Amino acid sequence: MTIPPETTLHLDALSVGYGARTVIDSLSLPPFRGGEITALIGPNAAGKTTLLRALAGLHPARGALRLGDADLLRLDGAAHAARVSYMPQALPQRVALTVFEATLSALRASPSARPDARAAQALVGETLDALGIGALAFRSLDQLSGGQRQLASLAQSVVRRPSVLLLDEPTSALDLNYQFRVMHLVQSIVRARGIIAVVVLHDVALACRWCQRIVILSDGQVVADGPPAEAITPDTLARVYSVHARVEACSRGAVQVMVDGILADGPPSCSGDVMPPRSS
Ligand SMILES: Nc1ncnc2c1ncn2[C@@H]1O[C@H](COP(=O)(O)OP(=O)(O)OP(=O)(O)O)[C@@H](O)[C@H]1O
Repeated sequence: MTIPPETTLHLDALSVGYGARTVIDSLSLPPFRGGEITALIGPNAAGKTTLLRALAGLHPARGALRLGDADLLRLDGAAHAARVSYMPQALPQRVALTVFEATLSALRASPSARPDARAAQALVGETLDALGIGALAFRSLDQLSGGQRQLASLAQSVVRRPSVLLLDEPTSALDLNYQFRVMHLVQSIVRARGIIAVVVLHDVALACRWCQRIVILSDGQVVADGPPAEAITPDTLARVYSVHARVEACSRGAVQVMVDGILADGPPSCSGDVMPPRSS
């Protein structure tokens, strides 16, 4: 079964929760579009992972979720997974599989991509090389560092050639070089294949550098949604993170954020007192 990339992911009045507790309450957003990377940012416990897992079909949701003509909330798990790939925040288990074997089995598990054995092996090799981890191909997952396992996990997500790539903090364990490699690879895939990417990030600078759209979630609600220069403002950062921050353009025009202090007492407000950073 080959599924062509769909160009829009629609989310309308989507609600997600745990038991009686609603975390995402009737969330509607303009569609996510193919060829675009959207950063999903916001404070801890805002509901980012909960939303991503619902988009991935891993957590029940109410409302409407459509990928092109497909009603994702009605698809079975295999049909959903054929279209949408999710890289979890948690690192892969320390199992005794090599990086190559783990990536190959992720590819084989995908109902949408069933190349023959030779093509599958070539695809896995290309994916590992693109991520700069070709040299780790025959190392066992249980012998890798945290950052190396994060890259192996990303390889398992992208090798499946989904229409929608959902990445939960894909750079959290990576050094500056690999952060760049990962975001550059995601950008290349998104542009070349016209797929949709939604990436949870805590690093606002990384989000501004690589993402065309930033959605800020706080307490399950959308606080801002737009291009970096519109979504990231001192006022929004104060409201969402309770920080006093400057937002400036770098010499190349990219949005830069500098946090100068935290707002002393809540509720967060940009007009509140500023607590300067402690000098050490
Ligand atoms: N399995 C669970 N059962 C019950 N409540 C949960 C569960 N997982 C998450 N929650 C709650 O849902 C809310 C949102 O959590 P979620 O993990 O989606 O936040 P997040 O924005 O991804 O946070 P972080 O940035 O810290 O990873 C939190 O209040 C959390 O305690």
